[in-house]
Amino acid sequence: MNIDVTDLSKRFGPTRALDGMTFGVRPGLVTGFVGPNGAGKSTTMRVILGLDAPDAGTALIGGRRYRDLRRPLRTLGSLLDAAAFHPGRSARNHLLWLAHSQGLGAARVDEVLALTGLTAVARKKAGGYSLGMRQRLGVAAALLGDPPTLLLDEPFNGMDPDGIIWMRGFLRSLAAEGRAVLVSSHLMGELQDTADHLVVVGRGRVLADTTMPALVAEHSSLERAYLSLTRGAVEFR
Ligand SMILES: Nc1ncnc2c1ncn2[C@@H]1O[C@H](COP(=O)(O)OP(=O)(O)OP(=O)(O)O)[C@@H](O)[C@H]1O
Repeated sequence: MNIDVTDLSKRFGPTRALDGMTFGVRPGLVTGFVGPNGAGKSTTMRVILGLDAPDAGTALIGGRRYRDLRRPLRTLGSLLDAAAFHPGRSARNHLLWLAHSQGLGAARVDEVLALTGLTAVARKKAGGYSLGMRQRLGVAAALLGDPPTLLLDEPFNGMDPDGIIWMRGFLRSLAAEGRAVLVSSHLMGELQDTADHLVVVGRGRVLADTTMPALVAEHSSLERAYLSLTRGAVEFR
């Protein structure tokens, strides 16, 4: 299932957060969504999820707005904030609560715990989890409904090198199953060996929409590609 973002604009008072943002996310690929702080990545993801209303433009999942999806959590899984759980609750109880709200049973909870490597710590309070474990829990929650599309905001944040390697392989396996996976990051290197496609953004618009091999062929390194594309789009806000 595709995600299609077309000509999105969004202002917050004097700040133009999105300025004609347009790109697509295709099944079977990991699409990296990269740009400096304040480029509009989170706002775009919030608009896709119907959490922010755009001033203009559309964000469609399989041709429908999020709010018009019949089974939203089984269509688009998302991780926006790795701390979005009650710290006193265990990971398993947090997921059970989410699963019940979607008409899913405990078996699916145990499946996603195993998929994200959390089985051994599933009954511990999530408030004591490291940031890397919280990211895994967020991914587990996104996968509960076995959705064909996934949207993950900064899933590498706070992960140690082992965690980053695990996350890279995991994202690739999700795309290999035919899912459309959109992953944001402000570090191009995190997406190395992970993203097939890259959408580089700055100041609310797309600066490059290309394949990873094409980008690497054009610039001598990923970091150089990022710096050259985002030059002038970095600002302090
Ligand atoms: N609710 C809001 N109210 C006011 N301004 C906002 C709000 N949400 C986002 N912005 C502004 O919109 C711009 C885009 O922010 P956004 O969070 O989408 O960028 P980002 O690319 O996700 O950045 P980061 O990598 O720092 O998370 C920024 O200037 C931000 O300050």
